[in-house]
Amino acid sequence: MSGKRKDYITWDEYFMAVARLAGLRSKDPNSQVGSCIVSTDNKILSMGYNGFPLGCSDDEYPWDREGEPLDTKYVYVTHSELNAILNYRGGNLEGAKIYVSLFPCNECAKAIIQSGIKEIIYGEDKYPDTPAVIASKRMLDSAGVVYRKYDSSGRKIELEI
Ligand SMILES: O=c1ccn([C@H]2C[C@H](O)[C@@H](COP(=O)(O)O)O2)c(=O)[nH]1
Ligand SMILES: [Zn+2]
Repeated sequence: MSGKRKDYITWDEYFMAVARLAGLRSKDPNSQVGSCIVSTDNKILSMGYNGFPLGCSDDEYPWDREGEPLDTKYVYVTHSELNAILNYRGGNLEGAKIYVSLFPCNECAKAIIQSGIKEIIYGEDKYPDTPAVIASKRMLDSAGVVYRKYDSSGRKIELEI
């Protein structure tokens, strides 16, 4: 009798892959960020990626990183984590986890804390020395939201779509 498959992906691999897949929808030319919110019993509750708000055209608003603030993406883009929280239609995120490909900024940390999410599993910590990330960690620590770096297995997942 044949046994079960042995090389199935772990929960962490599954949810981080889903977060990164969501990030592939982002039109940001520099950082494509994806999020996946998961319940305590490992059900996917919501997903999101960084992009402009509804009605704000990807072709009209700027994707620049530098220049006058109003000519950069920063003042317009909705972050992946906030989109995932706002996309959730079920009510309460108390106790949930969020998988996100980039360490959350201070604004996302506020939304994560206030939504009741209790754990963050992040991919990259690309901007650790910025005020946004330092403030984020300070608030998360104060609020008791735990965060850990995703421990990559290095496994490659290839999909033909
Ligand atoms: O918590 C975060 C922080 C940033 N983002 C988004 C916002 C931007 O679209 C990019 C960052 O662009 P850089 O060119 O790397 O500065 O990431 C997010 O979704 N969540
Ligand atoms: Zn953010």
